[in-house]
Amino acid sequence: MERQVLRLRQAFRSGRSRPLRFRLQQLEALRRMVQEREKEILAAIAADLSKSELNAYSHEVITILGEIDFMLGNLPELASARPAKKNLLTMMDEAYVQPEPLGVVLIIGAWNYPFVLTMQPLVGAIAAGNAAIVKPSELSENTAKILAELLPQYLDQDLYAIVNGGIPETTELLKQRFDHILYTGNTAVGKIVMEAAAKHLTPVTLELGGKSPCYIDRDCDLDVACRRIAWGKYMNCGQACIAPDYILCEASLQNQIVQKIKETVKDFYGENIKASPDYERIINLRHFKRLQSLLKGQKIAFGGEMDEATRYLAPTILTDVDPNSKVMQEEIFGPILPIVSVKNVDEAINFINDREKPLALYVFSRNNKLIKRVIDETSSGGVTGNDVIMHFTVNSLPFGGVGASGMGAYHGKYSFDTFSHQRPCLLKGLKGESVNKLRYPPNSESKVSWAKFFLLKQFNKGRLGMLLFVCLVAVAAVIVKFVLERA
Ligand SMILES: NC(=O)C1=CN([C@@H]2O[C@H](COP(=O)(O)OP(=O)(O)OC[C@H]3O[C@@H](n4cnc5c(N)ncnc54)[C@H](O)[C@@H]3O)[C@@H](O)[C@H]2O)C=CC1
Ligand SMILES: CCCCCCCCCC(=O)O
Repeated sequence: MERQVLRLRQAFRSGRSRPLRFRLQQLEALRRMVQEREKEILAAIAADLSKSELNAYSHEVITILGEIDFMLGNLPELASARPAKKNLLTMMDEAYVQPEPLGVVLIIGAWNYPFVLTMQPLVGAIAAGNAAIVKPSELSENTAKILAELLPQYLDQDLYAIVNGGIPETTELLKQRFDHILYTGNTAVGKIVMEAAAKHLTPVTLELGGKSPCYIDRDCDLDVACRRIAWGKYMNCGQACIAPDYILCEASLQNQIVQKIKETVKDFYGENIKASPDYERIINLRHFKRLQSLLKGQKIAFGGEMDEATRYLAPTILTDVDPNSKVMQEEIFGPILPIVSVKNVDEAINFINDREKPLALYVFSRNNKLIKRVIDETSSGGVTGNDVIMHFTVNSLPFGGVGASGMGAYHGKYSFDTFSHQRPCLLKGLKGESVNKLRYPPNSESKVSWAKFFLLKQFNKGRLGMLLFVCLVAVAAVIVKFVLERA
């Protein structure tokens, strides 16, 4: 491991990854990899998540192609120096912010969107000029394997590497020194990653999870709301970090919601959900059993059927759920949708604020003021009003958590910034020592007062009088010059 990181560091130190042309060429190579090897990539994702290749394409491949296109189109602007505003003491100098690569970065991905969660950060790391090690999840082993096989065929092998393995390999990897770590996964491991990073003072971006609430207002289009919620909740069998975790609504809406989601599920997956190519399976037996245990003692209003052999768990809705029950204590990460009743929006806001800050928050209402109020009075990684998941797809929006749902953000420009240092540069001229004397010792009342004038734009009465006098002399000089020229 140590040797591998050293190899990447040496390649980074050579400066090869920095030129814009090189970064663009590597991003183009990555795009070629996705296009030329699409079949193999789709087959791997499909095998890992019991997913149709069509869904693997629209959930994962499109996202990556879109991200690469964004970077190719915007990188010259993102990577260029931005002039900075100057103060009176530096008026004659050059001040700018130059984004620079951080060095060797580590990207640790989760299994639930194994291609997106590794490749999207990699696009940002390459764009920002870094070397990168990608550690895919061992649970999505087919995607991990295909990435290890394909990436070296398309990208510079000394700058970008895939390391595969489980906890022992990741633990070993985390002992190495990196210049940034972007980790996606659960909160408990997020703490392990942050602790390991602290030993080297390595900054981290933590893309974690949590329980993302979905408030349904009485004044809303329930048909649209239920269709969109069913899509976001049952997509990937509920195994999405930003899936709506539970519904908050007035008790009187519960039965209608159950009925409408039930109808939608039939429209989406047909009478025999098990046979639908659009309905996935739970990743492994451990997660299947965990989800099974969340159903104990609950009122199942819809679904609940399961088959351990194929890890099938039907789209499920629980009603009259006690907020203290187990299903409301941990992130569900499966196709189980609890409904918790609240009296009104005030109670919903309090409910949300009494818990950890979620990764996503969803509000359905015809009343935009109510949606804005919920946004103003709560906190979450991101928000979508009148839909779910979709803020993830807008790459001009930063994607990330807050509080227990994570720190830092990526996607589009935000990925570039995450993997860059914004370096302030000031290039001073060699003249102007008479003004510079103000900051050289020995200090004096008069120097402080001049410093206040230059830096805080504060001037005392005496100085104001003097300034006026100087201005008058300048005006008089211009007039005299004008008169003399005409004479
Ligand atoms: N914020 C976001 O963008 C996303 C967050 N997530 C969150 O991730 C969670 C699901 O993923 P997980 O089951 O955690 O995925 P996982 O089991 O694939 O673990 C994530 C990564 O951490 C590594 N890892 C696991 N245990 C480790 C240990 N003890 N030490 C060092 N590394 C270790 C794994 O090898 C893997 O690469 C959910 O909470 C979900 O909400 C998932 C996807 C996106
Ligand atoms: C329209 C397709 C949207 C795809 C969403 C992919 C979400 C990946 C991250 C996650 O929630 O775990």
